[in-house]
Amino acid sequence: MGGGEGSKVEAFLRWVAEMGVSDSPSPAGPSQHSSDSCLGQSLLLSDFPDVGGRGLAAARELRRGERVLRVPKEALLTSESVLKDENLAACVKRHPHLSSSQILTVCLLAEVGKGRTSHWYLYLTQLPQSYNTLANFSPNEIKSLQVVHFTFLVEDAVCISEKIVSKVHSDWEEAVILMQEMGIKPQLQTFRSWLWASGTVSTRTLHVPWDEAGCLCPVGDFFNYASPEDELSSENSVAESSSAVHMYVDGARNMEDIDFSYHRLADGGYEDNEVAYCFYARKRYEKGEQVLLCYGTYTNLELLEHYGFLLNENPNDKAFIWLDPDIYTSSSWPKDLLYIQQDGRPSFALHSTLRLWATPHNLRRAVGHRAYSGLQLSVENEVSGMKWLAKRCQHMLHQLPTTVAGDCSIMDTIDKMLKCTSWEDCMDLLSNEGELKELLPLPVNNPREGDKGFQLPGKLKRSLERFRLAVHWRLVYKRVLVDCISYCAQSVDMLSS
Ligand SMILES: C[S@@+](CC[C@H](N)C(=O)[O-])C[C@H]1O[C@@H](n2cnc3c(N)ncnc32)[C@H](O)[C@@H]1O
Repeated sequence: MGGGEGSKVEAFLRWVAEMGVSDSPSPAGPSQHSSDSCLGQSLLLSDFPDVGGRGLAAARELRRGERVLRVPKEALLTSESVLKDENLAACVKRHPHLSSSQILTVCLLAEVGKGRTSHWYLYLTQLPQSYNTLANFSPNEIKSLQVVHFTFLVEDAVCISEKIVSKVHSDWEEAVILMQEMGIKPQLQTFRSWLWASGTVSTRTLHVPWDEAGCLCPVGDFFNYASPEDELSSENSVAESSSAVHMYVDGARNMEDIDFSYHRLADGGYEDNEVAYCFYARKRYEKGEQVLLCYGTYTNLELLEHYGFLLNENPNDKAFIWLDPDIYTSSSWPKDLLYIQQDGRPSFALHSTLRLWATPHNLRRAVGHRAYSGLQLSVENEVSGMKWLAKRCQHMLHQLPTTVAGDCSIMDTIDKMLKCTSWEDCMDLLSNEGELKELLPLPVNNPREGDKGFQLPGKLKRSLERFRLAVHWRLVYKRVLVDCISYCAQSVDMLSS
């Protein structure tokens, strides 16, 4: 962090401390605090290059369920707080068709437009300059997800991403008139500004009970993400996702509450009696360890959509494959439950569907109750379902334009390019990667070395980061199919022995 950045962070932490934001474990909170920072008693701002970058570390050993941060309502940036300005509120009232997220996005841009006079100026200086959510992906970056048209009934990654890009554009078009009426500066009314502001709302909002769009929570939005513990996520839970972070805590806290709330994935939420957003340690943390927050249950594609990152090991990931129409119709399971889990095993519903599909039509009704209960119907039936599944995964892997090894090599090249110290080195690396060479937005003229040495042009760097995410996503997808083939082969071996 440069000197300027460092002093901005310090000014921000002083400002939030003045507003009563506190990481004090005791309810007395701010009174025990130095006025220089709201952190230091439970948490410290830190850098975690492999898990989210800037984040919060435990300042001491933290017990599971302990309160680690309290952010008073006054510090939250919400539509309600911005629209205390009656003129702005009157403008918004004239546009009742806009969604709460569109309104919060407009409110954020209105605050940015106020510059230093905004109540949240110091908070706004802490926000990232750009995001890697799917809405920011170019057509070529989307194409690199590769998984396309695998089913007529469940949408594929490329199609979902294209819809997200077109939705963010139409959201902006719908909100432009409101921004003009509110007198928001012209440069903040552009699609580019909208992408930034809606990215901020998507990646940083926390759930509040009075507004579906959620709130922007200074310091609380420094927590990086951990998926719910394995034992908390059932293999077939129908995950609800939203752009706001899901958390389920309300009411008073005491030691008896702690285990109960833990089992509800509770690590933070708005508390009426505290008039504040409160955060709790979801497990025991060693001093220095990163304190993580569970934003909700998301597949990797959903994490990319809402937060612009994905996990190598995501217990909630789902790989959808192309299923023949007669497979879909052989059971009444909803289509979105027919997937392969991240460990390579078919989901409960897919397994049950394959058992029914491998049963002759005239016998399906008789065995339906057993299949729907997850029971094996016969050895032959099981073997034919597993053989079909392995063959389909194999077929899908062959259809995809690159292999697991090829994707690993592209990710490696991108990592090296991001660290290049000269343009020539960068071009050398690129010469071996056909796909990247073809799809990257390369500058027309060779970039020159600046005062601080060679730096990749910003546009190219951001595009490389998004390509890396796309390649990583498809790599994880392929690994799931590979694991599924092994799982099927092992099952067939066991059944046949
Ligand atoms: C609420 S912010 C967390 C703080 C953020 N790192 C910062 O510097 O402000 C959420 C963003 O952090 C990053 N992030 C959070 N958890 C992550 C994780 N487990 N792995 C990678 N990136 C993560 C993503 O960019 C995400 O959009």
